[in-house]
Amino acid sequence: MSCLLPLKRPPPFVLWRQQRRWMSVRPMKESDVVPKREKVTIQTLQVLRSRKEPITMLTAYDYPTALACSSNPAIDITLVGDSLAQVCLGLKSTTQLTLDQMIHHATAVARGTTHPLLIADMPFGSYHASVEQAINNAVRMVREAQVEAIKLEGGEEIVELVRRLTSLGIPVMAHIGLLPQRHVASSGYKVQGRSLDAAKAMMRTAKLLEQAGAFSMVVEAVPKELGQFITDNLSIPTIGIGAGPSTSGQVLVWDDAMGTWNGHKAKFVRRFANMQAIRDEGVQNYAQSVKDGSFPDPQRESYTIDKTEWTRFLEEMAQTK
Ligand SMILES: Nc1nc(=O)c2c([nH]1)NC[C@@H]1CN(c3ccc(C(=O)N[C@@H](CCC(=O)O)C(=O)O)cc3)CN21
Ligand SMILES: CC(C)C(=O)C(=O)O
Ligand SMILES: [Mg+2]
Repeated sequence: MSCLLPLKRPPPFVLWRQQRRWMSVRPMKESDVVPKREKVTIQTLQVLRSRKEPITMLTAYDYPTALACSSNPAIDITLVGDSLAQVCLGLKSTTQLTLDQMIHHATAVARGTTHPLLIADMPFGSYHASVEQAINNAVRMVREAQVEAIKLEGGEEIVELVRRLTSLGIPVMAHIGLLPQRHVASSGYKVQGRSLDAAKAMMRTAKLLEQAGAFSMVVEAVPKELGQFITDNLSIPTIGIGAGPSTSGQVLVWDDAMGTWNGHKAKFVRRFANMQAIRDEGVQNYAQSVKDGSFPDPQRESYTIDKTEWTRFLEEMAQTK
């Protein structure tokens, strides 16, 4: 059994080791996760919408990105998007992401999330087989990963599910327009709602999802005119991604916005930072310093031992040889 409180005072060497270990595995400080603002609620989003103050949503996939979203009071929502399949796990499609993988990541994001409303995508296949199974899986997301709401891609076919989840107190964000989980069925990632019929069908779907109780709706890759029309004809906030400037809010994938994603760059992406350049520079500086022997510095970045202790150590070692 490991002993947290040794009965006898340990020899100095042991104490030193314990202190080092303690410092290197120090649990996160409370100050790492101090809320920058009052918790964002569904009601807060309604207020922002009615004031026409744009809602900001960013994705996060782990503890550090969650802390980054929470570090800025102007971020309203943190989304654990199933885009994590591609940008974080290197998979080809979001359809490969499992519920267990999503819960694993969302749990880490929850640990670093303070004021933003925390939402996660239900992965492909986790809400398809039946309403019962979808409810069980949504409950797992809330209970195990501590997400506050879930997001579901789909139209009329998920209306009943949205109604059930909402009635049980699990808030649902709908997702219409381009549905990445159906990229094979739609023959690729394509802009949606570009014809009279498609636009009419999308507006109808949006209304049905709102009536079923969705508290908000992502609208992805639609003409800006349709993004505005849907926004103006719903009473819940819309969050656009490639849906023009008139939705109630905007969302981007973390790696697209921060410039760390090397894959396809959709038209709607803007890079707000070049983290890749900074990252590559850091890797280069580190590797070069190790290679040229300038890291670590023997004074500033190394430990010392008392001279007499070291002399005795060498003497004793020589004897045991
Ligand atoms: N890095 C990343 N960013 C995302 O926004 C994102 C993911 N990954 N993975 C999951 C889904 C997939 N998404 C995508 C993927 C591709 C396009 C895309 O290529 N769109 C074309 C439209 C072409 C057309 O219809 O004419 C584009 O050029 O913008 C859009 C959204 C959005 N999500
Ligand atoms: C881009 C957002 C809306 C998303 O669904 C994701 O990141 O998976
Ligand atoms: Mg998604």
